[in-house]
Amino acid sequence: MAATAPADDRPDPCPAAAADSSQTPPTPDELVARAVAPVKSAFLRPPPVRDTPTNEESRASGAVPLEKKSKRQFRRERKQEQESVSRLCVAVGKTGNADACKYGASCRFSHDVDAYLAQKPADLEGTCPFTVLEQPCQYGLTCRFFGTHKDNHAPSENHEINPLSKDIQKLLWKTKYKFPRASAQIKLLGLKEVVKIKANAAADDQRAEHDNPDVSCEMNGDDKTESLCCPPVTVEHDSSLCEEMDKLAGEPLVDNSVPCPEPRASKKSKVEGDEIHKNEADTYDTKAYPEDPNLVNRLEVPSNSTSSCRVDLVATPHLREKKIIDFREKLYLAPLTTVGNLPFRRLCKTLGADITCGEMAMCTNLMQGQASEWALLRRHSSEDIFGVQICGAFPDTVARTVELVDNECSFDFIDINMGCPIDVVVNKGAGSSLLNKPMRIKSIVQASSAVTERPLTVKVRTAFFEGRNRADSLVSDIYDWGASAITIHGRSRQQRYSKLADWDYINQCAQKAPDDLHVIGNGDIFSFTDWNRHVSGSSKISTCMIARGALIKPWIFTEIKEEKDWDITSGERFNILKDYVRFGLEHWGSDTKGVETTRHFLLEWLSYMCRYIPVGLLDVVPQRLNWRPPSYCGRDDLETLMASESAADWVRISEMLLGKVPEGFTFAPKHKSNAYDRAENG
Ligand SMILES: Cc1cc2nc3c(=O)[nH]c(=O)nc-3n(C[C@H](O)[C@H](O)[C@H](O)COP(=O)(O)O)c2cc1C
Repeated sequence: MAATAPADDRPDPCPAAAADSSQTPPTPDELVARAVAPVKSAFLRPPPVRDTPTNEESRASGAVPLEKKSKRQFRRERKQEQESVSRLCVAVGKTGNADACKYGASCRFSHDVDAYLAQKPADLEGTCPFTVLEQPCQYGLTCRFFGTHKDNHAPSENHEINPLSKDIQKLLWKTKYKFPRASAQIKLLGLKEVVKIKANAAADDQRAEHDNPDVSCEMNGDDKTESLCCPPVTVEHDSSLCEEMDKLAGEPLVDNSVPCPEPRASKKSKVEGDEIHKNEADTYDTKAYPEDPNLVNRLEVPSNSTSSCRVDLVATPHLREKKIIDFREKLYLAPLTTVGNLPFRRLCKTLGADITCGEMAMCTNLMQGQASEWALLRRHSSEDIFGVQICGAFPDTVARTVELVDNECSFDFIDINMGCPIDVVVNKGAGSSLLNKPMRIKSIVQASSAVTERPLTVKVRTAFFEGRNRADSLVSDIYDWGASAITIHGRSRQQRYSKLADWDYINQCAQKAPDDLHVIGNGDIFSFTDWNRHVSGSSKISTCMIARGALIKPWIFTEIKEEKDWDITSGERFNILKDYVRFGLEHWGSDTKGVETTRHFLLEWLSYMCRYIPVGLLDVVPQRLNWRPPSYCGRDDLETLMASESAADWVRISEMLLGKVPEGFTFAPKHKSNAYDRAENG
């Protein structure tokens, strides 16, 4: 229930608000009925008049993206940048010693320390994030806080796990990584491994073309375009492939009529997901593959390895004893492409999130050893219940990816994204397009859940098409297929974010779910009141996942835990930004490149954060996600600045935290976060 906010006795900081007193202003309830945020009249102001800026001006303010560059242009610029004295060799930068680089004269980067220092911009305000941690800074001379470095630090402890080792990457590049568990499982389920591993990615595209659902896909900006453009792979074309897929289309692939003889432990069991597994040392020989299928990709599997699950295949995957995660009433930060990066998740952990999940990673890109995709699997040590999210179209691809990630990564559960609406994913037969293929979902879940002992979860939307809900038909079976939990985002793919999430339908689905399946509701949670209504109000919903609510106000986790609408001050919000920046510099680096990467992701996030309307400014609390804000000012200049929807103002905030932007800087947010009823990614 929306409550009326306490009266505010502050003086009117926005005299312009009183300008038009001839008309009776709408009441707060009328505004709410029109989905307009009921901001107290004292804080209203006329919309800012913005002249259309010239290209030159808007670029300077960072508001307009540059034209798209060609690949050649990119390559040329990259080469020029590498040759520039500003790109000091990492080894030289770290030590300050021009002879420290083992590549000597053949190194592509500059070794000229004096020239580098002569052009290096002044240090940024503040202390090096590594010095704060009393650790040596690996960026050495190139750190933008170099003046605050101290000698004699203890060797640094890396709090980030799940790196992609060079050796595993090489195995993947050479398509020599073996997948005994996935292959055996696919066979056991009567599915054909229609492609050789080598041809996997390309074949996926081919198969997708073949059985692509008949959908009209409106193109929108998405993140995956780049990462889905795979580097060239050797394709062994299998002419039987298309025929095969034709035969499979629409047919039940597996007979799953065998009843479950040995149910998994009840979801009432205790949580068991919060142990962080250290990444094992990579000692293996790529030439010799031992007979034991568990040892095929390395010579030794350390005793503490999480990948010790043996190839003991069973006809029904749920016979395998899975580890259990008790999702009940845990605050779950949703997977969020781009913005749900490791520093953001770390921040949410400090503010009360219990469960975190990595950004969606595409199976084919992981299988090809793409470093940028593997970066999405990184985990911080504070993420004590952590999931990785993958997305793929076919049982063999997904099962192999699960085996790969299970062998190489530390995580507590693995989530398969079957709700992603973006065209480039849907066109490949993955994401929400799977909602049109329940039999494919069945074989993906059966094959994948059987290759890992860790819980497998699935994230879906209500349906692909508006009005043709599908999720309810999945919940009754998906547990038997091997999933431990299902997250239901209460919207269809077609609908994107245009209406409120359908919680009645989510509840109907939850009613149909077997007792042991965790049902996680998702959509529009933006306050502790929303949370209580959906989680505490239903015994069948284990928990809710929070996405945009966390982006707009990451302190939502604190609010839920403390059951309050926090009237957070602009200073407190600024401190949260400072924490994010510190985590960002630790993650992306404190040299110029790291600073600018941190700025970029900060700006992406600020494009969401500006949608927060302070509690003390509202006539009715709590704020709802679908409310459009009128033009208003805050209680101080910083609060006003933080409410701005202008990219130039976000850039200004970034400059307060990370110094001046470089010359020629531009920024345009990837996600259209301020389009309240339009599609957003994910
Ligand atoms: C910027 C953005 C990125 C997203 N990225 C993902 C993603 O990588 N994987 C995923 O399953 N969902 C993704 N989603 C969808 C959210 O996880 C969530 O299902 C959706 O936003 C509905 O929840 P909400 O109403 O709380 O925002 C994304 C959403 C947004 C806004």
